[in-house]
Amino acid sequence: MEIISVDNLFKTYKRYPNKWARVKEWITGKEAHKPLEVLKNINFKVNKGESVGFIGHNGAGKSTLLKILTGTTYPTSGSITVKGKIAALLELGVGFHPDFTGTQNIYMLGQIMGLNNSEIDKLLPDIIDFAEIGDYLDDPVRTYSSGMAVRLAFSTATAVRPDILIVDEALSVGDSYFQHKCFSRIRKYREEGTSLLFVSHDPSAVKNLCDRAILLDQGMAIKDGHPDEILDYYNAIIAKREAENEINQSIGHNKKLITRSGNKDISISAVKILSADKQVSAVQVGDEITLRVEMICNKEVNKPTVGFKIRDRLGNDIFGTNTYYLNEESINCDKNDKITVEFYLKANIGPGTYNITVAVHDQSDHLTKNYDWYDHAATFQVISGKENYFNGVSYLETTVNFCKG
Ligand SMILES: Nc1ncnc2c1ncn2[C@@H]1O[C@H](COP(=O)(O)OP(=O)(O)OP(=O)(O)O)[C@@H](O)[C@H]1O
Repeated sequence: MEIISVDNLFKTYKRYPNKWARVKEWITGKEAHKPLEVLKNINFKVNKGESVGFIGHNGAGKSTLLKILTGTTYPTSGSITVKGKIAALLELGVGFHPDFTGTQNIYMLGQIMGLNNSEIDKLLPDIIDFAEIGDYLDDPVRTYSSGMAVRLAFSTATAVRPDILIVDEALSVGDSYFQHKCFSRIRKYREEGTSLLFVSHDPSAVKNLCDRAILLDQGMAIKDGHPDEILDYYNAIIAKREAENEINQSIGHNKKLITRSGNKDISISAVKILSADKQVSAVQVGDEITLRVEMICNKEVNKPTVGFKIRDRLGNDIFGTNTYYLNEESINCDKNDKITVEFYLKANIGPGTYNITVAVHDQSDHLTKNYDWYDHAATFQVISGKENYFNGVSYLETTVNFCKG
């Protein structure tokens, strides 16, 4: 069931060169502003229970879009249909009165959310319990740290399960203990049918909480799809500084969209996983493995860095490193040189399917010079071996000692 529909949405702000220009325009009627188009023809739908992450550079328009959905600001043109009750956690402190105490603000926010005082009375113990800010509840909110303010805002906004929960970066100021609590509540609400719209610069939060992501770039929704694929693409556009740095997405194994980017001064030609000198697609927990990356130089390149990242089936990063961080002296490459880099590691990870991203770039990361970045370059399976039963994603070899007293 469709719960949000956004159609042909545009938003233009007026940008004034200084504060007097606005007054001058008002008095003289002569235009003194420049229009700034921050959202351009946005179209998407969200179903009940779906959770959508919005990602993009600073200034891409994410917050503006969420503000329009919550009615905090209005679109210049286009339409929005929202069916259901929204709870929103937008920029920090929005909605709080700085001189009111925490408790007074709970009542104020509750009323804005459409609750009456006796309903808020009933919810108050749970709100206080969840926020865990102790005696500060009786102090004015202006004395709160940003983390305390977000504790109060989240526990009040989510005291009743909303149909749609909108969270814009706010949780990033909370400490990790509180973030865990918030994520658990968000997950619980999702299971009960709440739709989530979520803005975050933290890729793992988007991967964990969202089943879809929309990439905004300069006010346009340029990609809409599985979070893994959209985040890979976003990672590639972050590095797209040089004109020749192309980004290609193609369907690979398991029908996954594979992102490849870079200027191809060096191209990755093969990625292999070896165990006991044989190429394999499955290894046992704890096996010694070799990750071999074969490359061809299409140009002279000085001391490239080669790196890899292992991800689980949900796209979570399990481990990554590169020759720069490993302090491995790189080599100068001439045109047409073939280079091979081998990484030797133990597969100390839990049973499951993993994929490997491989990259060759300059210095420590791919942001200045990206030669070739290859997501999902190889996939492998980890199966149980002789180790004792364990759970979790990593296999931390453990010894134990019992003692009395
Ligand atoms: N009230 C306003 N008046 C004029 N311009 C604005 C206003 N609010 C936002 N903007 C501009 O709109 C553009 C989009 O801003 P927005 O905050 O939506 O981006 P964002 O993707 O959320 O960025 P960030 O990741 O930095 O939070 C920016 O160029 C910003 O300067």
